[in-house]
Amino acid sequence: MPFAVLSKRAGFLLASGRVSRSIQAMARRNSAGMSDSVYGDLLERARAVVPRLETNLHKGQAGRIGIVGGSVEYTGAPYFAGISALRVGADLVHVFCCQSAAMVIKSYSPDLIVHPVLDDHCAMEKMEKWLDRLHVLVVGPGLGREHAVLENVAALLKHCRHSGIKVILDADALHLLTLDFSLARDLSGAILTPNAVEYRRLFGETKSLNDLREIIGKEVTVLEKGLSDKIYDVTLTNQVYYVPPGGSARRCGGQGDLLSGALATFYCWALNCKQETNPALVACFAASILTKHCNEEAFREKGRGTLCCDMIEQIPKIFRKHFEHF
Ligand SMILES: NC(=O)C1=CN([C@@H]2O[C@H](COP(=O)(O)OP(=O)(O)OC[C@H]3O[C@@H](n4cnc5c(N)ncnc54)[C@H](O)[C@@H]3O)[C@@H](O)[C@H]2O)[C@@H](O)CC1
Ligand SMILES: Nc1ncnc2c1ncn2[C@@H]1O[C@H](COP(=O)(O)OP(=O)(O)OP(=O)(O)O)[C@@H](O)[C@H]1O
Repeated sequence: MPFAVLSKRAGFLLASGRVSRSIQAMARRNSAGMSDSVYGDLLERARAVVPRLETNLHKGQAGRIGIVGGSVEYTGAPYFAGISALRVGADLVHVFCCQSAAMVIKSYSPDLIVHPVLDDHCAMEKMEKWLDRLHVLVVGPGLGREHAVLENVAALLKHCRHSGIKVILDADALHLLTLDFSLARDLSGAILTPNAVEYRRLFGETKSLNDLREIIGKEVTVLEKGLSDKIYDVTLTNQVYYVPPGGSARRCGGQGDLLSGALATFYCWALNCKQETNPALVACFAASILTKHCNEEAFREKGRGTLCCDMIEQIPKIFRKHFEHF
């Protein structure tokens, strides 16, 4: 069955509430998609990058993540991303946000370290001393589109290009890229996580890897979110990976933030795992299936009333079931 037809049928099943088993069975038959053996291989590699919980580990060794986002309108998005990174297993999360968002985000969770710097005219100066300690940055959740903030983020991305800090670009950071894609082109190890609309704004109807590579260069991975998440890997394998559809038809806000936070932790681990040759691919796959499983599980309990917080609550259980070492 061609992928477009599969998606349409799967979409119908989701909309009609007959959720995931039949869709996953169809995905296994989908010749354009990911075979069971590729799925199994990626799952095994995802499990292999998860660090063992040893008593001699120091705080921070299992991941120090930065979330760059949070504005007067959007305080939930950086919280969702940050807390998801922690719930997957990162040790420390720093949120770099606008002054107006800082107290609000702190009040959601004492587990997040919050820096009110993003709209400061010395933002880079204030962030710089933290950046080198971080393994991965998620840039964009709840960032907003204020000119001064976007200018600071552009400076941050230039800094990351020089210092080699790995970045995940999501939400409003993708809007920034529509204004100036050179900020991300060939940015080594960067991962872009556009939803359907963001993908169209960035790349139009471009779906072929060769055409995409013309735009992004050879060092950037794209995870296009949708019913079936697509991982465009131009860095090593030169393939598109279709993650099997899953989850429910409930599309509450914040699921992309959960995904980007989870992705940051998996990416940090995969980068740190000497055996893993394609950290971005493995991390994208892991974050994608985790998010879809969390959605499915939360939907089972909360149905139409499912919120992003309900999905985040499911992370430990889903992680233990699919990724934990025993
Ligand atoms: N609680 C919060 O603070 C949240 C804040 N958010 C933030 O809100 C800001 C704006 O994000 P938006 O996503 O609204 O971006 P945009 O303002 O660019 O709007 C994109 C539009 O596309 C629509 N869309 C999304 N997926 C689609 C699909 N598959 N097909 C058709 N239409 C689709 C959305 O409904 C939205 O109207 C970002 O900073 C984001 O991080 C979101 O993450 C949601 C939660
Ligand atoms: N039609 C769909 N059916 C099932 N799952 C979907 C569908 N669209 C997106 N998803 C899943 O939801 C997750 C987030 O994607 P989504 O498109 O909602 O991101 P987003 O718009 O960036 O989210 P946010 O609300 O955080 O900004 C992804 O894991 C994706 O697989």
